[in-house]
Amino acid sequence: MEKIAKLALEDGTVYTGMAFGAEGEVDGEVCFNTSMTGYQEILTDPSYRGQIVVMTYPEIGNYGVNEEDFESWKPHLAGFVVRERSRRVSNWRATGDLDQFLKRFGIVGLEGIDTRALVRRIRIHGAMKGVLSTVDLDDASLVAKAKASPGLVGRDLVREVLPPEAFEWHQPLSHWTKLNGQVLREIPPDAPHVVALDYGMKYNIARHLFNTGCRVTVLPGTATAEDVLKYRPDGVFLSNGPGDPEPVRYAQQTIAQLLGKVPIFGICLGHQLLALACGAKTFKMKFGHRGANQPVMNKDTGRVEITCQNHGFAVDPDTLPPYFEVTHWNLNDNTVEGLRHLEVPAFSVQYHPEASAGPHDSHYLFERFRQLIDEYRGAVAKSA
Ligand SMILES: NC(=O)CC[C@H](N)C(=O)O
Repeated sequence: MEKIAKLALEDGTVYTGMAFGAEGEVDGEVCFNTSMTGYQEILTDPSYRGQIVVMTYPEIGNYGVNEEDFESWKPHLAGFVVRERSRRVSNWRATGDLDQFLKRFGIVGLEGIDTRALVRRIRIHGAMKGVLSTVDLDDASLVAKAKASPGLVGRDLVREVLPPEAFEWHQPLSHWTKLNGQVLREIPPDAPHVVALDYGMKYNIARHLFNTGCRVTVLPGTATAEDVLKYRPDGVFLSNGPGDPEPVRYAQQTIAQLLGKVPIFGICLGHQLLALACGAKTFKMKFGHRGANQPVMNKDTGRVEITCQNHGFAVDPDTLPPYFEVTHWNLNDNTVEGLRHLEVPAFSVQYHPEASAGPHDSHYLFERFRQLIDEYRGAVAKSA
């Protein structure tokens, strides 16, 4: 027998559907993702910590799940909502289905609601707090809990997804990712060394960094500038991560102290933290960008990149210090998508060049980071 589950929003709306995955009750910010595929990568992206994710594509799960498509060691989101989950899985890579996957990791799922109506509500009224439950089915009680839930703003969720300690990264990109026919070279011991500050990093970012031919050491995002510099890095990478970037002050302080000492590249939360470290401000967007089809204008080339995104905060361009250039703009809403520091080697993007899942238009950014590292190494060697 199907079991009932309900999603209540803080504005009093309640959606009733069928439960799948784990049983229980969770609260979170309700947001939507427009990707047609890539649900396993979305489920395991640590940036979704504290969020209940609604998929706009109506059928989810038809190619199952596998042991390769994880973007971290487990799902971090609060809950998962779909119009219809596929009962039948058809893919030779599949090792299980969505229902088993959510049960295995204790994630509550809801299906069979009008996801179009829900997404329209979020688009009109903005992101809202919600409660998803299979145990309490009383509408008034659920709405009260949604209203009382903490939401995302002002909370440091990075601390909840940090790796426990430093480690070296040795995994190349999967053979499924064809990078202009490039194959991974052996990494020589004197290859440049990248320290990746992990605020909830997606695995495919680390794989891309490794594929630029660099040695990669991952440090928890709480590391100080002193901790980072002990590794004698040739480049520092700032990862994606969950929640509001503003309260993640320790990271901003570390970044401020590293600027000018070593080339820096940031993605998503890393991009926001770089801007905050330089005195700019971030703001909460009405409903954010989540999906694999966001058009971004690259100002340097005049070309449009179709990008993978997942963020609900953005950098306010009016607060940027004059030594920042906006290199990329979002063509849907003119929000900032990329920054370049004009005085020290540092740049960042709000979107996800590692894709996973999504288009590969922006892979070049990893090679650009490698170039910056090589230039800086050359410059340092000359001046020594
Ligand atoms: N993917 C990310 O790094 C997201 C950054 C931040 N948590 C936001 O929602 O804007």
